[in-house]
Amino acid sequence: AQPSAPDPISAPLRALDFGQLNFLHTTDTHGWLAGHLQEPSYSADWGDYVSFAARMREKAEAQGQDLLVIDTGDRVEGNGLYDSSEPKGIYLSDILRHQHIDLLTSGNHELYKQNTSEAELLTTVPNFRGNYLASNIDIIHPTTKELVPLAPRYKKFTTKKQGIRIVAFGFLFDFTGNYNNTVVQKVSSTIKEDWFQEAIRDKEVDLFLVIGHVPVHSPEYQAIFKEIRGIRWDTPIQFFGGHQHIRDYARYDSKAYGLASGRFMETIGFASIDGLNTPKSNHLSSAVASPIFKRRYIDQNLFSYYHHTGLDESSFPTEKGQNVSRLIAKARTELKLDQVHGCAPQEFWMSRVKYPSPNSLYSWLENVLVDSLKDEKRAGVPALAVVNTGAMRFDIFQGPFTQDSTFIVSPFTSGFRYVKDVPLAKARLIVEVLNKQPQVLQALQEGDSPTTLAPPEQLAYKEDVVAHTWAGPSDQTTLSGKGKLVPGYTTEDDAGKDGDDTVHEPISFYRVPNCLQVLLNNATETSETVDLVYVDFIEKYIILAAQFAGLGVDVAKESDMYMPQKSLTNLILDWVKVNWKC
Ligand SMILES: Nc1ccn([C@@H]2O[C@H](COP(=O)(O)O)[C@@H](O)[C@H]2O)c(=O)n1
Ligand SMILES: [Zn+2]
Ligand SMILES: [Zn+2]
Repeated sequence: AQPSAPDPISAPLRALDFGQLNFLHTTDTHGWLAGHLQEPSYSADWGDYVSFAARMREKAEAQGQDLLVIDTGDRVEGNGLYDSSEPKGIYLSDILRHQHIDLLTSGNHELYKQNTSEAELLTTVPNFRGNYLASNIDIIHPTTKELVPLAPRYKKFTTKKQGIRIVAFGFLFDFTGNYNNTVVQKVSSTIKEDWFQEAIRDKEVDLFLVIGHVPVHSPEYQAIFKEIRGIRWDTPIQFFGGHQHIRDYARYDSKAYGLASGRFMETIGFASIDGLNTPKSNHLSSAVASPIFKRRYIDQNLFSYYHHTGLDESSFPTEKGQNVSRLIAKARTELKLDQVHGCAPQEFWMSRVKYPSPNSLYSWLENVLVDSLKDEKRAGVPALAVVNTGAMRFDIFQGPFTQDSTFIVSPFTSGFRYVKDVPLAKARLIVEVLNKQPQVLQALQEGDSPTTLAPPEQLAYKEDVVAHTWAGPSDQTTLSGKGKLVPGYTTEDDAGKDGDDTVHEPISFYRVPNCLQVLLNNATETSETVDLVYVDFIEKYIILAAQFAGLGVDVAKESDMYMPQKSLTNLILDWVKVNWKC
């Protein structure tokens, strides 16, 4: 249905092990419902996923089993399909709603801005009525001005085929960067509330299901696990998480596991549980029979979809799925997402190459900033510009740089601000604090607000390669299919190295600093003072780092807009139009 989507490449695949209860999971899709038009491994779209989920449900139900579809938030920001419409998200929410999602929750990106969280309340929650959960999020209702739960706190239901009695929760990590029309309650205090305590004391429960925009290895999920286990010593618990944009699987104990399913529609997570003790089953007491938990990370392409459903080009698509693919193609046309603004002469990678280097996206961004970041009223004044690397969201591939690429690379509407007359040495120290001070570092990486600062001796920053040393498949899983290995994820998690459905050639990932810095306006190392320029998203961190570095200036009061009305997204687009002729 997408004219430009590449065909997937055949590759050796590991099978999915179905159980009594099966799950499909997406997280951090960030608007990528059209799939990846430049990467065959992830080239299926949301319509194909609608067909896949329907076929998987048919397969499970034909075997007398159940299937639940889960999404754990960050559905918005990061792709032209969401960011380029006015208002943002009108096409996306209409496409999204066609998937039958059994349980979903909010990410931090749904809460950065007032209009985004209100769209959740007024559009997405009603679209998935009864299935959206918000255990720790409240919102000021735009009409009544009352603080109300964004969605129900939890839900109890029984599965169709197996009669599994489930109590489900939907959490967001301890996020503090939300706009002030929402309130995110800390997980540690939410789980002490009466409603939660009552829910986990329900004895008629076969499985606790905790979905959330929460890393599966996190203090928040540990706290929820401990709280449930404290009351229910052996009831199985299945967690689904996200936010870190990684494939990950956590083992909390022999009856509690958590799955995180990557980012950007690259991965469909699959999990299954077998051997659950239910009123219908003939199992012995749950203390004796231990359920079996499984997981797989499915590459989001038709080759994988056909393989796992046992179907083909003609038998796989459902009418609904094809209609959704058509809806996506129509939206892309109306939004002119294929419009070409320039042609990239080569690839620029976020983490596949070292920074700095000629193929690093961040080294390229530094050149863009040197060329383009200028404010008329500060003409000729030397400056040091600071941008958080998290503002860049995806690699640039050689070839057409489209309207879609504009938002894929950096979707945020953040503008620039500056503080004048900052001694260069202090400005450098501020960046060092942003890159090395553990709490600032963690808060920036999580899109959160730092509270207190740790002492300077805790500074730590390693420029090493993230461990990705696994050389190839060594597991005993039966592989089917032939083909050349393509580069991709080679995940190692708490269950081992056999999680990816597709056997890949490993890719190296390199760490990048939290923030990059670049001298502008003929500033040199001998410049005494500079304008300290930064993207406004990091102002709260700059304020803290400035205190830490002893700047002696109240950044919140003294700062002003730099290059008004210009976002990083626009700056990059304008540069591409001038410098990357096709
Ligand atoms: N206006 C913004 C908003 C977010 N960021 C970056 O995104 C990170 C959070 O994204 P997740 O998908 O991981 O939730 C955040 O840490 C920032 O790096 C931004 O730069 N500007
Ligand atoms: Zn995300
Ligand atoms: Zn997130």
